[in-house]
This record gives sequence, structure tokens and C-alpha cells, in this order.
Amino acid sequence: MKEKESNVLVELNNVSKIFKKGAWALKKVNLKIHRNEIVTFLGANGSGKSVLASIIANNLAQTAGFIDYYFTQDSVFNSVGIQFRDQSWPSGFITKDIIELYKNIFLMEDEVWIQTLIEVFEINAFINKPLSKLSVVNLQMFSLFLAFFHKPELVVVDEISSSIGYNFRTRIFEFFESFVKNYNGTLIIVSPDHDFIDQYASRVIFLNDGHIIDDRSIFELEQKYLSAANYIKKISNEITSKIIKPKPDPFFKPILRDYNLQLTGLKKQIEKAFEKYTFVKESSFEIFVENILFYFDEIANEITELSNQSLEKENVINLRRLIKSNTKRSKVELQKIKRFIKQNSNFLKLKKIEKLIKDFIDYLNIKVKPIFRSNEIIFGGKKKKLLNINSDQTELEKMKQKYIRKELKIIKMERKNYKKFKRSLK
Ligand SMILES: Nc1ncnc2c1ncn2[C@@H]1O[C@H](COP(=O)(O)OP(=O)(O)OP(=O)(O)O)[C@@H](O)[C@H]1O
Repeated sequence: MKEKESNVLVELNNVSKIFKKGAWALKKVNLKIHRNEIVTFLGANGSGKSVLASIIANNLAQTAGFIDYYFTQDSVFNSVGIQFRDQSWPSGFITKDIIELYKNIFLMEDEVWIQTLIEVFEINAFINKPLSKLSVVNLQMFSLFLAFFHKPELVVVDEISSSIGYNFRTRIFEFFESFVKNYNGTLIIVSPDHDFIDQYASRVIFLNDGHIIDDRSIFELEQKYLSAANYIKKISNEITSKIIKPKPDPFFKPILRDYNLQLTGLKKQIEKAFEKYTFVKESSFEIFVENILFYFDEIANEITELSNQSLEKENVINLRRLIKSNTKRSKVELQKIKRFIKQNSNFLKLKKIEKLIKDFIDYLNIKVKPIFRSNEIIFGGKKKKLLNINSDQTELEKMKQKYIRKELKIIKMERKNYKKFKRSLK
């Protein structure tokens, strides 16, 4: 573990990106990139891959959260190379002029390295041509060439054209591999093709709607999914099935209902206090509270998501992990709140919020966590052993049916009450 930690090259903590038009492109991403990894970012269009890659490459500022770089030299500019997707050069620049310019900017004197890059990316084919006249593929090759030019420690590749020939591609991919193995490099590649993942990648990170929804080594990928193509298909199917099945499973409805009731209650009280004590606005206190609410919301989302999947052991284990880690994170934020109140006496008026949050954490620990304890679900006072994937689920189905019936009763009662209420208004 220690060994791995000391190998961290970039670390992201709670990194979010919100664009001006309100697009929340990245949602509190926590991620560690280790030295010598070949990391691939996967996900549908608009899932946040390029934004995450640009933020890691220090080419785009995050809206919130922190990034720590552990490069061997101080300058991030010198340590990162980025291949831009959009390539446009003003007219009048010849390829070789820009190479000369880069030599001066980075004081690059390693001619052998430059020659290697020229050969890998076939730069000689257009070295005397104006950049504004280059084809899309040639521009992309030049952009890759420039990304590696100054022998950075980390290279971020946003796109590799699928229209280049097999041999050329293989040469580039082998160069990537040698960059990692022989030059102590680290690579992040956005949406590479399946073959690349199978043959060269060491890790896959799958994004959906600004969240990292899966992060695994290529070894784990092969063990579970056999190939990248299969993995992408399965994960994408899981995402779509959740989208087209938005109704929560009745088994989880009471759990969800209770959780949301508690959370809404907490939020209302916080909102009221914040309205009363306007000095809270934009204080660290507000941020700590917002972070905690985010962790609580995340649990609500996960319970909702779980209720849209089958009740499988693996899904429940994930939820359990999330509850555990978010309770821990909330406690850390709560400690910060305590310290903050101690140091800022006017916030003593908000001591009540500290208590409310503490109570909610207790609720998580005492009521919510035990429902998903170990390999059994305890709900309504009954224990039920969780089933492994594909095993016989009839027992569980029966139990679910029982809850559906209960739920229907509640709905009927609610309807009755509503009708009564309407009549009383007449
Ligand atoms: N400059 C910008 N201004 C506003 N919204 C943006 C901007 N750049 C990205 N976004 C939004 O952020 C979200 C994530 O975009 P991003 O480009 O990271 O997606 P992606 O996963 O790389 O998709 P693709 O595979 O299509 O490139 C999208 O909703 C996108 O519309």
C-alpha cells in the first residue's frame, strides 16, 4: 500500500467543474493517478472525459476541489504534455518553425529524442508544409509530437484518429508503451479503441454524467469481462437499463422513503437557519455543510440506483461501501464544523446544525447501515441472506411481493386520506 501511495503522480480531491451555462460536467471526483500507468478514460459522449483530462493536464481550471501534483520537478507546465483535440494554427507557420520554437521554449537539446518523435509520428512527411494546410490526421500527429516533445512526466492524449493505418497505429502505441517503460512516463488516453485497451492499457476509468462509475485494473477487467469490448458493452448496458427503468423496486421504496424523509427534514432545518443567519453565506461553514449534504445525497442516489437493479450481492456491497465511506467523510467535515464554531464565536448560533448533522450520522449508523449489513439484508425485523448473482431468487421474490402488498396498502390509505381531505374542503 505504502509503495503504491508513494507512486502517486496526481491526486484529485472532490474536483468539480461547472460551466457558466450551468452544465455540471464533473461531480466531486476523487482520483489518484499513479506513475507508469496507462490510464484510459471511457464513457458516453458528454460524460466528462475530456473535461477531466484537461483539468488533470492543468489546461482547464476546476470550479471546486483540489489537485496535487507529485512531479519530480516543480513546474507543472514542464511536467505535462497535452495533445489538444482542436488544432488550429494561424496561417504562415511552417511545421519546422514551430519545432524550432518549441526547442527554445523548453530548452530541448536531446536531438535523438526529437528524431525518435519525428519518426514515430511521421513528421517528415509535412515538415516543410504550412500548418494551416495540414490534414486533420497530420495535425493530430503534430499535436501528439508536441505533447511528447519536452519529455514530460505525464502525457494526456485526448483523441487518436481511427482513420490511420494499422502499422502506423501500432508504431504509435508501441512508442506509448516504451514512453512508460523506458522513460518513466505516465499516460492518460481518452476513448482509445478496444485493441489498445486490451493490449496496452493498465487501467480503465468509466465516466457517466460527471461521475466515475467504474475504476479497475486491466487485470480485473480481463478476469471479469474477458475483453474491453465486452466490458464497455456491459457497463453501457447497465447505464441504459437504469435510464429506462427509473421506477424504484418496491422492496426499497420504504427504505428510500424513510431516508428521503429524514434528509429532507435535515435540509429544511439547515435552510431555515441559513436564511436567518445570512453571515453563513459563502463561509467555510457553508461549504462544510454543503459537502456533508452532498455525501448524504449521494447515498440517496445510490439507494435509488440499487433499487433499479436486481438485488445482487455485489450491488449491495457497493452501497455498503458508499455508506461507510460517506459517513466517514461526513464525520471529517463535522469535525471541521466543530473547530470552525470554536474559532468563530458568532457561529455559536449555528451549533444546532452541528447537532442535527450528528443525529443524521447516528441515523445512518444505527438505522441505515444495519439494513445492508454483511451478506444479509435486515429489513422489517427479518433477516434475509443475499443471493449471489444468478442464484435462485424465488425466496427473495416472495419477500419482495410481501412488501409490494404492504406498499399497495399504504398507497390505498394515502388515497383515502387525500379524498377525505378534498371532501372536507368543499
Ligand atoms: N466549454 C464548455 N462550456 C460549457 N459546457 C461544456 C464545455 N465543455 C464541456 N462542456 C460540457 O461538459 C460535459 C462534459 O463534456 P466532455 O467534453 O468532457 O465530455 P466527453 O465525455 O469528453 O464527451 P465526448 O466523447 O463527446 O468528447 C458535457 O455536457 C459538455 O457539454
